[in-house]
Amino acid sequence: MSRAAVLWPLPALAACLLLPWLPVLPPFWITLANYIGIAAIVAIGLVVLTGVGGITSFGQASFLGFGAYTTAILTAQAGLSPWLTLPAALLVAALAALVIGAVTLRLSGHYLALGTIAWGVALYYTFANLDLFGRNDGISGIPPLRLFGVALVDGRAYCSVIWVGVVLAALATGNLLDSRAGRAIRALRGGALAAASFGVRTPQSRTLAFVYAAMLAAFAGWLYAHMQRSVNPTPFGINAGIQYLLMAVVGGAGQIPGAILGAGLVTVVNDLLQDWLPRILGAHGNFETIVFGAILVLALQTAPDGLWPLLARHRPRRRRIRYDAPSLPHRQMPPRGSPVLEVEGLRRAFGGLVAVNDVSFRLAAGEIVGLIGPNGAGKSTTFNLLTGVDRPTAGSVSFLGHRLVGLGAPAIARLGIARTFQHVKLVPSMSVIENVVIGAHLRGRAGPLRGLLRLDRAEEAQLHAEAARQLARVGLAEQADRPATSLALGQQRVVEIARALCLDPVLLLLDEPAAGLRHNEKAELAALLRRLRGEGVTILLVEHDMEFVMNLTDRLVVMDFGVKLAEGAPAAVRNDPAVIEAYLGSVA
Ligand SMILES: Nc1ncnc2c1ncn2[C@@H]1O[C@H](COP(=O)(O)OP(=O)(O)OP(=O)(O)O)[C@@H](O)[C@H]1O
Repeated sequence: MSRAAVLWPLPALAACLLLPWLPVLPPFWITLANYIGIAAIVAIGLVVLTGVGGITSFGQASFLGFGAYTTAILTAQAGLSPWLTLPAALLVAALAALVIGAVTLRLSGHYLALGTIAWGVALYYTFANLDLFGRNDGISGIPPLRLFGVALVDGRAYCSVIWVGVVLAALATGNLLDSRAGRAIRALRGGALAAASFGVRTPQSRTLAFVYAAMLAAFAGWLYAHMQRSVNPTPFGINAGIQYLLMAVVGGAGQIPGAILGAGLVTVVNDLLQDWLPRILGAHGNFETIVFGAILVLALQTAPDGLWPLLARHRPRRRRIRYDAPSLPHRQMPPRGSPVLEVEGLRRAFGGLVAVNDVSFRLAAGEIVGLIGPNGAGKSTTFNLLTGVDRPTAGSVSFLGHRLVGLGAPAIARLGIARTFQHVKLVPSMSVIENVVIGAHLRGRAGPLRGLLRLDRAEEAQLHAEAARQLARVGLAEQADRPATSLALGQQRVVEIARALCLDPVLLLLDEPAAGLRHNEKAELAALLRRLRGEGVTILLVEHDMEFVMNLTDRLVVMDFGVKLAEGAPAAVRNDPAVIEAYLGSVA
């Protein structure tokens, strides 16, 4: 990353400490800035959860409530110091998020969004109806924060504290998203299946995003409680939850500056509307909610990625690759010719349709085998069964002595099976190299905390250097920083091969790798696959380009209507009458 990207917190912190004291800023602006700062922290959490992780939450205000009520109870009622209650507030929110997440994160799409509304409403009524939370009156008498013995009752001093909080939240979130755990969260949107095939435990990544966003909201709630010095349920209801989501979406849900921009815009507009609408309409009511609904629809239509990407469209994000980073350790390859994969009686029925019907074959270390057959023969389904994306109805698969049936995709990836997909699965919002690094997920160890504190730099340098090496190996080094989906489809398939190589695989499953490649690109791909074979990698490839398959493979397994039709050397299979009739007739 550039020096500017690393050093931005220093001037930002200085500005937070100094700007609120400028006498030209009227107290009203300072109060507004305080509300914007608190909202910005919640919206930054939504960057991780919604913008990056793709999990829409209308209930974020509830976690603000957990933070605010925890400190209210512990300070106003139990007499603890406010600073001691911050870890307690974060812990309570994290535990609540774990419990709520365990129930709702199993859902997806609209069901998940509806689920967040459900618990958002339920928690509002919990705060409003339990004596513990002071019912509708809430809890008052919350002490102010104290710093160096001085009570922060002045709005300007509190403004500095809140905005230092915003900078810290932005810094931590930026670090998290730039880490191994953050990459796993980023891969959830559009690439969850692929990420799981490279060892990412996607349920855990979703939970991490949910808990992290909840903890940031609780931090904002803690700040809010000590600013207001009293809490009641109103700011933690579903209306507030919708506004936080609006802030993230309007600003640019996937970007941290966008969250701050959105928090500023929505807070200011909300304030103006609350002031002006009753005057214009001559009546009181929550009219601003109606206007916000209209703004959200308009914003989604005109700038679906939010306003920030429009402002910062031309800023390329390049990472300096440290090629001197030590190489990652390599896996021991099995001796050439030894058994690698044994598939016995594999079957997969989808209702009445048997997509794979009693298929058996074996692969030996260091051979390239083609799995061919007409459209709908069951080739991709076989790949899905081998990689744990799908479970067979019957049959067994053994890989280097490990039984694969019943193992999930991450566990199978860990054993050394990497794959590419028939329908390319790259994360559209990530660069080519970031997509490729996902392939090396299992070769790193850093957890979210190391990422948050930026103690993972040496490992990240290693992972990126490995990705860069694999990109160079497949001839795409020059494209490393381009958005993945800006490449031609054929090249995207080759990026998938680089990603698969990052796993350091024993067995490589390639689903139509040559589709969309030009003649010379196919020749380069064939040369690469031969080199990999020379290094002991075993390759099973599905491919419709018969010339490519015949010239490259050592053996062929032919499928038709789910059954194995033939198996053997390419020349023999080519002359098999059953195969000619089923599939090769036109080229034989
Ligand atoms: N999830 C599913 N539900 C129902 N049917 C499915 C499912 N997945 C695959 N099938 C069916 O199973 C059969 C085999 O499909 P599969 O995609 O494995 O074939 P294929 O050999 O890879 O074909 P192609 O070369 O066209 O990709 C097809 O008839 C397909 O419609």
